[in-house]
Amino acid sequence: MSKSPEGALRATLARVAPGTELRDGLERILRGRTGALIVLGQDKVVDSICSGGFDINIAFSPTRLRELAKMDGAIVCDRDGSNILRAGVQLVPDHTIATQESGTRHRTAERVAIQTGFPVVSVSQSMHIIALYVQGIRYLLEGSEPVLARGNQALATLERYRSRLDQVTSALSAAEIEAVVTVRDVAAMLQRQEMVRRISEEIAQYVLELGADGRLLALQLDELSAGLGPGSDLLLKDYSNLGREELDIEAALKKLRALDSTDLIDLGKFAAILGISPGIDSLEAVVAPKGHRLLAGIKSVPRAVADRLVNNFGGLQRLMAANIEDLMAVDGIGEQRARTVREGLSRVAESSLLDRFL
Ligand SMILES: Nc1ncnc2c1ncn2[C@@H]1O[C@H](COP(=O)(O)OP(=O)(O)OP(=O)(O)O)[C@@H](O)[C@H]1O
Repeated sequence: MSKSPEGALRATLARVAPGTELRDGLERILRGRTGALIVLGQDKVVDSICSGGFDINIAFSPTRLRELAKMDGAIVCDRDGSNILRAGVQLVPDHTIATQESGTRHRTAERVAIQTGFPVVSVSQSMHIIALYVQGIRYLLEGSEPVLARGNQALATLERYRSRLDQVTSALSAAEIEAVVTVRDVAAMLQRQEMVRRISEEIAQYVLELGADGRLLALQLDELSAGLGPGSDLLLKDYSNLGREELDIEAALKKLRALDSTDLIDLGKFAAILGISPGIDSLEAVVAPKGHRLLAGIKSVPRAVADRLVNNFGGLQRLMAANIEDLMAVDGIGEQRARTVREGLSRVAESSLLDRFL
């Protein structure tokens, strides 16, 4: 099981989303006012902590799950949830595994999930809730309405963030063409890209959780994500030489993902990721891009060719000044491709300047 806990949670959310047979079964148990303890997977570790009960090995169906949940004990399903393997089982997980839960059903669920690595679902009879236990995470399943409400709110935020990102993107492109980019412009774009990425990821999780009820939200998310352009990796690559040492792009992306919500509104944190020391180096310093991001905007230029162009010309300004012959001097660039690059760059230049002045 190589998935991160968050990845495993997302996969489990998809398995129990509205519209799935498993969710139907869980809802029936909830409506029937009984409880349940269900392990979603079986292997030697699961077998070793199962005591009593009986092997049943039948195809999964919501009504069977509901009927079996009326009995005391836990239910074990196979990994993909297509069969119910055992029922009426007493689970005896390692009691030294720390748990925050109080009731025995929930304590058991949390420990079994940690010990086996398989997701465990508990339906609480007294609290009338469905909880997922995935590795160390506890996640309460809600009905679709509150999740949809949060999803729609997040969608409105994404719309605002997206429009701001579009503004800073065209401002940066125009500044790159005119060679007047400041550290502030780059940090602002990095910040806006990260804000859009985070809220999009949040909505994607709601979509997963909503299953069949999330279709509209998914369509709207797709629409608002269309034409987003190159990601933060290319922006970082463009400005990887601002600090004292060449930036390690993977490490910088990790730092970006690790920023907390208060860091997210501090431009200095983004400048620091670029290798700039806020307070020592000026955010107003003029810097030059290598050209990766704008080259990525020219559809027919593959990444490897773009890298070669950047390496040869050493920066966007020299690339913009290159004529067809200069471009053809680069290894692997024939006349056709040289023209595509030349025309592509001219188009990018014209459209960014138009965006700026219209
Ligand atoms: N270790 C276990 N293995 C299998 N089933 C268990 C285990 N612990 C509890 N259960 C099941 O959970 C039921 C409820 O137990 P208990 O009331 O102690 O837990 P609880 O956490 O308070 O549950 P609820 O929130 O549903 O009221 C038991 O009757 C049994 O069916």
